[in-house]
Amino acid sequence: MLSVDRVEKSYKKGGLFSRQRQIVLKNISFDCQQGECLGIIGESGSGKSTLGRLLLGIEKPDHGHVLFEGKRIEERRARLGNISAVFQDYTSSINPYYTVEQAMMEPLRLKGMAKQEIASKIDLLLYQVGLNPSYRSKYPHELSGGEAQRVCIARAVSTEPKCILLDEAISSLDGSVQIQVLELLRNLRQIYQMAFIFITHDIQAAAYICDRVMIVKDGQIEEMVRIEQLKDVQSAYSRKLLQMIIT
Ligand SMILES: Nc1ncnc2c1ncn2[C@@H]1O[C@H](COP(=O)(O)OP(=O)(O)OP(=O)(O)O)[C@@H](O)[C@H]1O
Repeated sequence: MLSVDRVEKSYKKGGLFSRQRQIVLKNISFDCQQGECLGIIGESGSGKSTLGRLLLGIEKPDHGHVLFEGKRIEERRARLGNISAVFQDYTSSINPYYTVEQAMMEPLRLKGMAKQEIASKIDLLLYQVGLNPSYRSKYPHELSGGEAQRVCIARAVSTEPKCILLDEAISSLDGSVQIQVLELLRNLRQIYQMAFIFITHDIQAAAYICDRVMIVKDGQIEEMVRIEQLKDVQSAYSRKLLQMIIT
């Protein structure tokens, strides 16, 4: 479904006239299958979010390409309705002047859904993310972090894309809320059979939800491992990263 082939990315480094570049991603190749949950884990600065932006087609790689069902992800027709995203910063993900209902309507309207259909879909989505219908009229500032992130997840799921990219989507939430949201994501995946790309520095969260994890170090794939074999990772870096949950 999603195929990444020899992707490289660098950014300009230094002052305005500097010609130096910082290489952020090097020779990244992998596939994500339909319905799979693939974790991307690594330390801060290893290039996870940069890779996420390339997978969403927000930025272009310098070399290599990202294909969604054979089409380049930079093309609108490859992305439209196929891939959506949930980010860490839920507060800036929702327009502060929109009610929950208005925020959730947006993608459904763009998809061309009829007004009445939209209303019942919003009720269903709110129910699926554990919010009652009274939330329709609330503004983002009236929501807790967990509730706001549930709204973002409901919106991402609403058009039933084939893949959702979650970039540190639970990192800003309190511990118990993190578990609730992970549980929610697991349930939604079962309902909609969609693929998740789960970017995190939290290996425990990845182990909870992912089928496979890709361990990234300094912009390169260090190791790709199925979740059942997480304890058998080979490299010293991966072992260090995993130590915290193996104990
Ligand atoms: N738009 C940009 N312009 C210049 N440098 C960038 C840009 N985006 C990222 N970088 C650099 O690329 C490197 C990787 O950043 P990235 O955000 O992808 O890492 P990360 O693994 O997601 O880190 P974190 O877990 O802290 O979010 C960093 O050194 C960062 O400073």
